[in-house]
Amino acid sequence: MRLQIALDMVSMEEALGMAEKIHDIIDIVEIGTPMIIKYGMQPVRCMKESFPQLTVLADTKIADGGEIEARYAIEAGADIVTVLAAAADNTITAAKNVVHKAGKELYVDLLGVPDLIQRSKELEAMGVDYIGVHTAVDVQQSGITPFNDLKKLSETVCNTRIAAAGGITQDTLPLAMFSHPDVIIAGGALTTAPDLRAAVLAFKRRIITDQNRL
Ligand SMILES: O=C(CO)[C@H](O)[C@H](O)COP(=O)(O)O
Repeated sequence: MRLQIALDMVSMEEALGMAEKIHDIIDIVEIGTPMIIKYGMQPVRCMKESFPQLTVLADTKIADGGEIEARYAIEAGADIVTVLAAAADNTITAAKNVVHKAGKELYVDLLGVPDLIQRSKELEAMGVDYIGVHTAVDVQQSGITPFNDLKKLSETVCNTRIAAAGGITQDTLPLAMFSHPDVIIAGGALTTAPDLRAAVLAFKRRIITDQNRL
């Protein structure tokens, strides 16, 4: 299982400073949607140039214009590009074609999709690389978590890597482990920690402990 850190509410300088502290212990660094809205593709470009060995995910959450928007992210150096599952099949396929042509990967975010099971089957048939469940930040405040959706997703797809995001902390992590996700995404739980490196190491230790227990 890989750990992805989501850098959402930070400046470009803070993002690079954070990566400097943890680039050797993190699997994937996500340039979050708020950063992309604020700075465009510049943080993706800077992150990849500064840490070429790091897998950089551009959380573009593409909803339309799959070909052009995925191309912008790929040209900036993204290794993984995200598209919304709620987008049209044409959009997802167009993004997938651009990303795969460059030898990179497409992540589809199930955010807001009512029939997760049906849509996941369709996405798997489309040949995307990752499907992720996601409890939106604005919904997390109501106490909702992504773990039930993750269980459903794990029971639905067989040949596509699965991921979970949305307020995951070191304490709630065991609830995800039963579903054996390929990627766990954590944002605020890590980026607001007083000691980022210690928090990432503790998170990783927790993953290993829980994996060994299962
Ligand atoms: O994509 C996102 C918001 O749309 C976040 O990056 C994702 O939810 C992870 O952050 P957090 O752990 O703080 O919820």
